[in-house]
Amino acid sequence: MAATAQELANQGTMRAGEDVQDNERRLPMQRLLDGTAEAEADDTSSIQSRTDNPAIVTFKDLTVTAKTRKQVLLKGLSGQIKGGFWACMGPSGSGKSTLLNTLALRLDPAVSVVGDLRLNGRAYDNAQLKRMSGYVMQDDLFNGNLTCEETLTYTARLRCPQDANAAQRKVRVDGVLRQVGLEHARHTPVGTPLRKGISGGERKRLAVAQELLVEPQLLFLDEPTTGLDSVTALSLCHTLRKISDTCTVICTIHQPQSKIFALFDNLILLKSGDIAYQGPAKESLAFFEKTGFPCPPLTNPADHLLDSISLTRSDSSHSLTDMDLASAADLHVRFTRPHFDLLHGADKPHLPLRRTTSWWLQFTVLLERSFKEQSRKTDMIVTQLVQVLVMALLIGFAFYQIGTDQHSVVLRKPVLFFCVINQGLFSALAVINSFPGERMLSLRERAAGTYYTSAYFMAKMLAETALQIVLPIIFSCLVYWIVGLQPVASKFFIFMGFMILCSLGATSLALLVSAFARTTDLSVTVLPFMLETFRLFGAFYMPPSNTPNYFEWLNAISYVTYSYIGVSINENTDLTLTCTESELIEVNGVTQCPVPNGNVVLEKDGLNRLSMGACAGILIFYIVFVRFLAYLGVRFLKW
Ligand SMILES: Nc1ncnc2c1ncn2[C@@H]1O[C@H](COP(=O)(O)OP(=O)(O)OP(=O)(O)O)[C@@H](O)[C@H]1O
Repeated sequence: MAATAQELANQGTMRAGEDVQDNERRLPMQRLLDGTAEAEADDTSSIQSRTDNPAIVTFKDLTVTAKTRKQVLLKGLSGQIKGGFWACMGPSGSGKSTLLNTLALRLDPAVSVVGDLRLNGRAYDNAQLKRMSGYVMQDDLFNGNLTCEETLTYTARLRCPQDANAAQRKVRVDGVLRQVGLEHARHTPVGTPLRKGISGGERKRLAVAQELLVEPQLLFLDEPTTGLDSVTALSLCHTLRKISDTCTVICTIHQPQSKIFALFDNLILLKSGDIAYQGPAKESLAFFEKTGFPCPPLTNPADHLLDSISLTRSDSSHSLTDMDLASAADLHVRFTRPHFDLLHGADKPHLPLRRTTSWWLQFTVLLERSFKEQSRKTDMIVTQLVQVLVMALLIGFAFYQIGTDQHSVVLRKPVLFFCVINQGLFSALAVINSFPGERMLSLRERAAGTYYTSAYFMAKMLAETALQIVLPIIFSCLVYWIVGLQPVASKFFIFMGFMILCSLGATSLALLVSAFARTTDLSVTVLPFMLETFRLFGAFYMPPSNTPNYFEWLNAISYVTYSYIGVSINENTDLTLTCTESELIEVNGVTQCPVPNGNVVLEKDGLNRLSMGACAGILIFYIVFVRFLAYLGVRFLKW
């Protein structure tokens, strides 16, 4: 690039070679080439910091390489960020996000990082950084059913020190709402794709507010103005500038308008993974002018900087004298590889570590939050209720009062099986559709150190289980009596118990699939396949007595098997069947109905190989085990 040190150095060397007598002029080039320039170059004292005692991030010889393609994404960058409002600018693909993520230790496992990173002169790790910094991602994710104030209050309860009381947290939430200019929207829901909530700019402000709750000393923002109109973007940047009075703010930004550019204290300009300029934003234009790229009148400075770094010296209409070139090379060293002290800030006392909240507190707050969210998903709850009512009535009246005659033997099996496979089906589909979005949010919150995965998972399980239990109860109350299964209270409650276990079994499976599948599309494809397989090997189409040996394992892993066998044993035990006189047959000299009782049905289909208690026990184990596997997926898979 025209504006990279190497190119200028090359140009300088050629000219210097033409006149070897001119040592004065040649010196900066030579120093640049032989590597001594950096050590002698000016320091970073010109960096604009309005922050008292700012957090200092230093990076030296930072090289980031994509492991697979061996592509170098950042080419040995060095620099120091301390106080004020910093912008990391550059064309698309220049490495802005890579630099930001590297400094924030949020790197993709597909890249390798070499170099020295220091926070206040000391090497730092994720836990230390998390406790004193905030990170606002480009695409903001929230619980759409909560209001702005609720969102912040829950975050404050999860992230602020545990000993802060409710009144102190409220003061903090109010303060932050004021700071980001969101007071007017405090009671407005964030919004979901189906339900309009706060605007795009307000969402960004809310994302910033969430990070400000913990009073960070460093705030990273990835493209905060993307997707915002110019007025909203400017207003957000004014807010960020104010925040930078007390906290070092560094954001990546693509092509800011001039009013936004004027707000930046310092600038890191990247081109193809290399630093083209770093230093005070105000000095950048003078720097480019001195290197042969004066900003034309009425041009947005940011546009000019981006244009300049994509040009070569020969593209410039501005001719430089040899002296100009020499001083330009010197300037380049100063503004692309400034000298800095890696240990700068090490004399500061250790940064206070934010105290994390206890597991139990996190669990209770997350449980309350999940219940609140669930209760606001009224359309989803009403839809599921209607589905359950309609299905219960359809099944009930299709098999209305089946009685105990011989014909009921043929009807009893399908009605029991249909009740089983119906349980949890709608809830499982709801899980598959909602879980991936929630999971992304949870990944973000966990990356910010908000809570333990186990606290989140347990709270979510418990909140959702409530609905997964209520629906089978309603279903059982209707179906059992309309169909006319055995009118015995204990049998009714056992039937209901199996419906609940079956519903939990189906939703556990849905959770497992969503925890391991990379996308919702994949989950939506895999789950029906598994449900259908478990239905086929659910002891109805192929009773255990007829199942070939090589398929027995499928029977054994199907939750439908245990649910169906459980309700079949419950219903057929102590069931006396009747028949008409014409149906009577003689067996071993005794006149009886062809199928005299339910036990005969159980024996014939091999359904009496397990006891009812064993079926219930296996189902409980199945639910716990599958959910534990899903937890492992959520805990360890980062997609
Ligand atoms: N994990 C990765 N593996 C391979 N290449 C990567 C990886 N991450 C980033 N890159 C590449 O590194 C380059 C810089 O990416 P980066 O996202 O940092 O750019 P950017 O300046 O933030 O761009 P934009 O403004 O478009 O977001 C791009 O060419 C990108 O394709």
